Amino acid sequence: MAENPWSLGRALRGMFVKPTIDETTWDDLEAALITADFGPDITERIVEELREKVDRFRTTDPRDLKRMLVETLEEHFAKFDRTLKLTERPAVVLVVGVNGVGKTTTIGKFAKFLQRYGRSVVVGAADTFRAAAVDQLATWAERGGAAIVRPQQEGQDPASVAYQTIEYANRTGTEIVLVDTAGRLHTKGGLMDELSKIRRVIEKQAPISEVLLVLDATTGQNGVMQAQAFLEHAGVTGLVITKLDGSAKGGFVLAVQERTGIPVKLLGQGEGIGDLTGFTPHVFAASLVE
Ligand SMILES: Nc1nc2c(ncn2[C@@H]2O[C@H](COP(=O)(O)OP(=O)(O)OP(=O)(O)O)[C@@H](O)[C@H]2O)c(=O)[nH]1
Repeated sequence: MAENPWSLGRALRGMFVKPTIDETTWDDLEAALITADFGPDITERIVEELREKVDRFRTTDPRDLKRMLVETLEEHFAKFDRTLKLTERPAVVLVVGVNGVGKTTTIGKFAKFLQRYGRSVVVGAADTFRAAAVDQLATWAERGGAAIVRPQQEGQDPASVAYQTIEYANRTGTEIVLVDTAGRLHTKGGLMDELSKIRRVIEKQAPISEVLLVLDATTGQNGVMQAQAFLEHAGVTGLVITKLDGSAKGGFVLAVQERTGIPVKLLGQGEGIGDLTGFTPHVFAASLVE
């Protein structure tokens, strides 16, 4: 398996080639997990669980520890239900998050991802305040093979764009609706009111299947703080972690799940249209440790 930038491989390599597990093994493991942004609590729990397993199986072989580490990480990653619930027709997905985390890019990639499964997609440009943002979304929608419903004028009520997008889906039989929303932080109250209004207006026509919060892995725990208002008020059902390719912080995926109690459903690992994948715990755990 190719080594990912967020892999622990390099940090752990020295540990697994030693002849036997010793105290420095545990120190090295702890340091590697902390560096990968697992956070102190989860790091402590994982090290503790591994010490118990190593004792229980009476092994001193670092290769056993490596296998146990993969298993333990997988168990932790898999604690949450990461299935995307997209069975409604249309299935409406609201995409939320602060500016610059990769929302627009993610919507394009997600459209492409859904298209590969044979789904038709329309994108609603409900971030109506910057014409440039709408154009950028249109470019990504086109790349992703999705239709787009744009605001008819700059600054149009975002809720009305969401409404028109669902109307479009109903009229054309489009299966999935992805609604882009604004991420401005300076008017948090206003932003949350806007989101509630979008939700209310959408729910008059169709239930909302998923609310996906996009988080940038390179901002780490700080990014979660920034997104707190969305977590508290937006009814988030899943997380999308972007920019994992530019980060050594694979542990953030687990830290953020445990901290928010919300499953990671998609991973963004590059700037290309094909760089979005589902989150598969055994693959992710294995890639982390390889
Ligand atoms: N390396 C990398 N870059 C990414 C990824 N996702 C997004 N980006 C980059 O992050 C930058 C911001 O992405 P956008 O999609 O414009 O972010 P946004 O949240 O829509 O930003 P606003 O429209 O300003 O709210 C762009 O330069 C993207 O190419 C990713 O998974 N990996």
